[in-house]
Amino acid sequence: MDADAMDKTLGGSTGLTATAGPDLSAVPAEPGASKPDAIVVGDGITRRFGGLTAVDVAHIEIPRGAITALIGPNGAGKTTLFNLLTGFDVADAGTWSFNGQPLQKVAAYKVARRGMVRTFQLTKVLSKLTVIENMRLGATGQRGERFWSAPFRALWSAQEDEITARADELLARFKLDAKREDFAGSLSGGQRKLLEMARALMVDPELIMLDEPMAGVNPALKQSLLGHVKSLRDEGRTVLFVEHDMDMVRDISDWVIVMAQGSIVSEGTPDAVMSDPRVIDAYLGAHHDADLSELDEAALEAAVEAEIEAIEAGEN
Ligand SMILES: Nc1ncnc2c1ncn2[C@@H]1O[C@H](COP(=O)(O)OP(=O)(O)OP(=O)(O)O)[C@@H](O)[C@H]1O
Repeated sequence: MDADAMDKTLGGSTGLTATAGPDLSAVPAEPGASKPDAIVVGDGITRRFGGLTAVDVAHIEIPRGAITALIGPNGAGKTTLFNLLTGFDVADAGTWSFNGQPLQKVAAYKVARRGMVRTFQLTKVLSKLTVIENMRLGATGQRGERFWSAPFRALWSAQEDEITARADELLARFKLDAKREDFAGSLSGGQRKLLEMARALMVDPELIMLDEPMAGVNPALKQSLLGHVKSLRDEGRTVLFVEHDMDMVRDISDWVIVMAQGSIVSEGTPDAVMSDPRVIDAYLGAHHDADLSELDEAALEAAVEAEIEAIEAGEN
């Protein structure tokens, strides 16, 4: 491993500068819109499973230093796109870059070392490790669970003090220090989400991709979790998150990208996107059960009424 890679793996400085997020007001609210300073740029990304095209994204740009939400009904292809971009799945076609460097066919742990990391929900195996062990595992740059227990472990012993120090620093920041020796499986829903985030930060990523950060979180803890997500952006990181909780999307996103049936159907600021009829159509078309309370109510009511009328007309 070269010095730069090791530095990244151990959470060395990425030269991040504190920011309150970029000005995206001049970016047109249209699918695939170009951004003034995109950290990720992708073209023609497709992934098929048998006869199903799960992802078919013509063009995507993720703005640097912003919090971008990736939303869409169940089965829209959000998780698959996350997996493709981070090297956990292989695309059938397409190119994409991170900081101008091509990333297709790059292994997940190398993607993580370059500064792009995704969070994972706790698996059964990870639940049986303690909180601090989970954190140390994060330092391997997402090589996978087996890496840590394999003979490779010896290679890491020299770095362990440094890794542990960083882990403890992050546990204190996320108020998980009292849980250090507890099994991860014993944590509450909100604490698990904090651990997922803290673990991803072990490699000091420039771009952190959060997989449903609000899922299973007690409403009382949501504000605190939102604060933590904002703090990632405010210290200069780029955040991309998949989420069904529309309150969270509206509260913290600088930009929203909407997927339906594998493609991007809308983009814009939270207000622009949530009143876009294409977004409402996408959700209703899929009979989505997520919280739609923040979508434009008048447009939603009109669409629901039209659906009811159509059903009644069919029945009569
Ligand atoms: N490994 C797989 N094998 C076959 N089909 C898959 C596989 N992974 C995903 N799919 C299909 O691809 C489509 C997109 O799934 P994906 O999980 O990416 O959607 P999503 O937008 O993340 O949905 P959700 O919000 O429900 O998590 C779905 O139809 C899903 O059933």
